[in-house]
Amino acid sequence: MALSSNDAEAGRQQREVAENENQFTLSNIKLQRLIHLTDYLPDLQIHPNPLDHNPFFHPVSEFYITPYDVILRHILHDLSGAFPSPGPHLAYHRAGPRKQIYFNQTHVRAAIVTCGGLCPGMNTVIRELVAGLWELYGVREIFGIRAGYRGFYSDEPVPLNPKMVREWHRKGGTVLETSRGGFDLHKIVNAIQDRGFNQVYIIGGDGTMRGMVEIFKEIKHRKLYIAVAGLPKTVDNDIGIIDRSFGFQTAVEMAQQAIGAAHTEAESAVNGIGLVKLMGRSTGHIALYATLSSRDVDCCLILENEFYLQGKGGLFEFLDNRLKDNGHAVVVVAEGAGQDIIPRTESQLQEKDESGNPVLLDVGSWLKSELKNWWARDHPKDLFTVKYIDPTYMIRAVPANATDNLYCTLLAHSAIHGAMAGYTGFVCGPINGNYAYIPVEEVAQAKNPVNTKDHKWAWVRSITNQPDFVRG
Ligand SMILES: Nc1ncnc2c1ncn2[C@@H]1O[C@H](COP(=O)(O)OP(=O)(O)O)[C@@H](O)[C@H]1O
Ligand SMILES: O=P(O)(O)OC[C@H]1O[C@](O)(COP(=O)(O)O)[C@@H](O)[C@@H]1O
Ligand SMILES: [Mg+2]
Repeated sequence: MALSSNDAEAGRQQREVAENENQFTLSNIKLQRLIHLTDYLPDLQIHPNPLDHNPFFHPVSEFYITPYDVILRHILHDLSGAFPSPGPHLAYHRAGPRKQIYFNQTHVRAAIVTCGGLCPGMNTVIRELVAGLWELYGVREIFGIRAGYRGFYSDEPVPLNPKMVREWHRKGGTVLETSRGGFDLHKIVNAIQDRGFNQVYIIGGDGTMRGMVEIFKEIKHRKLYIAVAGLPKTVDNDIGIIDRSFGFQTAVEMAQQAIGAAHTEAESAVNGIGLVKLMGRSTGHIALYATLSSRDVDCCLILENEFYLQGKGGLFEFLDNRLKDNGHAVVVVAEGAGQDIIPRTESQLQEKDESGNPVLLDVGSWLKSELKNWWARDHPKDLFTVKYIDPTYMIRAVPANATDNLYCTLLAHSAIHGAMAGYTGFVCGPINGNYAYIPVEEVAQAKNPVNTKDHKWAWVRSITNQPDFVRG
């Protein structure tokens, strides 16, 4: 397809903007710079976007996103001036199709990999990457990498096409399979190079993104014509900057079933306590949102808000009162909560999984036994029951709900458009409801703990009337 002089001029502008992004201080806005393949391969050829001629697309005048379209990170501002925002406002490139692309569709060879734990929607993301590459850009060489990062060098890639993946959004898990560990930078980059992949789509969580930083840096160091795009996956919602992760909402919805069962068990017993443990190694988002969206939870325990059991203002005193008032109580505890007060051996302290993540002790079992001991000590003559429900894998090993499926589709398309436009080392995600491209280094560092100072935690407290666990 021939390139018009207008296209060539717009391409020149795109490069010019990319080169000058660092200096953008327009209206006190700091645009977070993305790496473009032309930063280290300045002679790359520009191609018109094939969407111009796609029979199902009718690009209108504002269809294409330009490098000047940005999304502000923070949308809350204090007009009184009492709390001026420090420094310039951070902004990110808006995701979406670009008028010029830096890949010839017939020369694209794409690889897709899923790493880390499961999350609802992983299969939808894979499906939409395959369908999007195929239908939107006419790509015919699309491969799945099996079982996580190690699959790049230890297994044969699986050729994928839209027919194969058509039903995948209906399945939980990842058909490509996943794993932890197995990150060998040079073997991975050598395999990417040897197999001739020039677009690599990496679906994974915080650990995966830290690995992606290394892969992207090595590819840049070797000056390879390979775009690397990240699609953040975390059922725990422990990745920062983005609004929330796909699959999170589905997991919160699934958690309602466990909370409902715990409530029924507790209500049907004399002095019954229903105890539910919800995932969240390093954040309590699932526990928090599941509590907010249920009306049955009496107390929500997360690692961001330390708690204690005995004495004034402690958990036992609170539950004693609840049992007196209502005859039953439901406690939701996040997986990562209480780890500093559960007794453990030195070897348990050192235990790590294949990816280097600490292996946590089961806070639910520990709490169940502490509750039983407390009751036997303080109320030896009264009936008491604790029913402990651990729905850990049930909330993540399910297909995505409708909202998460839509999210996955927009995420996959955003990644494709970004890679085709020649951006690399970026992660896609919604910021304030709009899809953006974020430098992977930033995503890999950004944690997302529950902010116990903001209104959401105050809502939890007002719904449950639970103690603040501040020793007074
Ligand atoms: N700091 C790191 N550097 C390179 N690779 C990493 C790093 N942390 C994790 N990984 C790799 O990323 C993959 C997934 O990491 P993991 O923590 O298990 O899951 P998630 O990405 O879902 O958080 C694993 O293959 C792991 O080896
Ligand atoms: O048993 P597995 O597969 O290691 O998964 C358990 C872990 O998965 C998590 O959901 C986190 O997984 P990721 O880091 O892969 O997103 C944790 O909350 C939990 O500790
Ligand atoms: Mg993780």
